[in-house]
Amino acid sequence: MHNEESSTQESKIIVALDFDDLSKAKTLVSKLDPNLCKLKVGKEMFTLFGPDWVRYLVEKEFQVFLDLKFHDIPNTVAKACKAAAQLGVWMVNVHASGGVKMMQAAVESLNSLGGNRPLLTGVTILTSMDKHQFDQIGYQRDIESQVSHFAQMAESAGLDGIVCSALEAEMLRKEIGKEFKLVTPGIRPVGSDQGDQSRVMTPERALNAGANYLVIGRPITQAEDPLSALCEISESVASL
Ligand SMILES: O=c1ccn([C@@H]2O[C@H](COP(=O)(O)O)[C@@H](O)[C@H]2O)c(=O)[nH]1
Repeated sequence: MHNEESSTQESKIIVALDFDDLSKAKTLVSKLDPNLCKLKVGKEMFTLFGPDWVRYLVEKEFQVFLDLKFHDIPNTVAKACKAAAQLGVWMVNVHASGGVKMMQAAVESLNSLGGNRPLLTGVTILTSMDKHQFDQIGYQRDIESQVSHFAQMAESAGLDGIVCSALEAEMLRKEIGKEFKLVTPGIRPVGSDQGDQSRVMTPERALNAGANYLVIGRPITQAEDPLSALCEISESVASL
């Protein structure tokens, strides 16, 4: 079980709930404690089960990252962020490639809600992308420089942080404000299957590199005993 120290600190682990079966997701959630982890709802579960699923998790007092990665014209993204905030979520996100004007519109719509608004993060380069896939898009920079550029755009637009690979965390920590959050998917404990992720790091190394939050899905949700898998990771990073 998790020790007392890890349960009194803010949890840095965000469990990605990517399920197509609501009862399986509920069974897992029933074993979890909001002090042990935060939860992420992404495109699959939101499309299948909608805002009611998000409200269910919020009512159970979990901090929920609604990972819908909005990317549209500024007015549409601003309104989508506001709608997400009204669900009571802890974090929402947009694609940084939507541009500064789009990100500023999202910040303004959340600020208009007053104090208790969700954090807003910008997705940089997806952690599933390797150099080959990245080069196909046609950006002029290399991956690290492009992530750094998106981070600067997001910071100047007033976002609270970005979603990036932990491989970029050390570089970013030298370039951006201390309070700027680095949310890192592509986390793989030693020995776990990489799946479709390319830019991966272990939980311990990611936090040491400067990540604030670790997004972890399949290494926990597909484990034989998801709670044990989560507790093991949680204990391994408790002192970091
Ligand atoms: O760059 C990104 C942005 C978001 N994700 C999301 O995080 C989880 C990762 O799940 P794993 O099972 O641990 O691979 C998933 O929900 C993605 O949609 C990401 O992986 N990379």
